[in-house]
Amino acid sequence: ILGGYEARPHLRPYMASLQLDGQHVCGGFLIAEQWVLSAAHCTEGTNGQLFQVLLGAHSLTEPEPHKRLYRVRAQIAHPGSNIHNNRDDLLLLQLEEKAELNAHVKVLPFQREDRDVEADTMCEAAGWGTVTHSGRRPDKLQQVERPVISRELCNHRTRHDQTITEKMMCTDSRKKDTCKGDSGGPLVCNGVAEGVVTAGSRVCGNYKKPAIYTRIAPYAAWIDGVMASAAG
Ligand SMILES: NCc1cccc(NC(=O)c2cccc3[nH]c(C(N)=O)cc23)c1
Repeated sequence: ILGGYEARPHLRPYMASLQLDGQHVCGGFLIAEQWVLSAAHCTEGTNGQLFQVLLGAHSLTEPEPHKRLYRVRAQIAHPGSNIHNNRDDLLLLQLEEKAELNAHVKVLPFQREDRDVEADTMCEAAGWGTVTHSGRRPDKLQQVERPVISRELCNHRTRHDQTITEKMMCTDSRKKDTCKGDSGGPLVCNGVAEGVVTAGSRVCGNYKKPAIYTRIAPYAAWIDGVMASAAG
């Protein structure tokens, strides 16, 4: 997160850190007791290695009550996701067991009504992604408030030039923005997860490249289907 600040500890008990060999790679969030939603691009370069999912954390390194690392039983990328574009950039992770829910570990509801969030709506992104252009990584969860911008503005030829589909949304990226390692985290508007951070053009903090999110509502049926088929 660029231009943000340290989150109030455990005020976002749905936040997950997707890790490989104890290293934070991407964000994610708890959508059900045994399921975390993140971004398919996060599996790039992991050559099929399964993540471990850290829940209940504020600091990535310090011991904290209710902080717990979960093994992953299955990782399901959306069938439409690919490395060449940002379409269908969603990843479902089934934990080896149901997460123990408590004050520090909670499920975040996601938007099921497929309607655009109005431009200028203030939303929040959080993550352990880089906090400087030089790539400094924070130990503690960061957050930033960003206004939604219209798809029309986001698709302007000087911005993302017609690549933003109706299954994506954008926020202003002037100075304050999501960045490397924030991918997979939720964009929360009025307490509901409306989007999932995607790296998009990978640029951070440049107003000419607004932040891109995969809207969740269009994928509610896919998400429900995967969770139902793996249940039991
Ligand atoms: N503000 C939009 C936004 C949101 C989330 C992430 C990012 N930027 C990256 O993720 C990124 C940036 C730079 C080099 C990178 N290399 C890789 C990689 N996977 O090798 C990713 C990146 C940008």
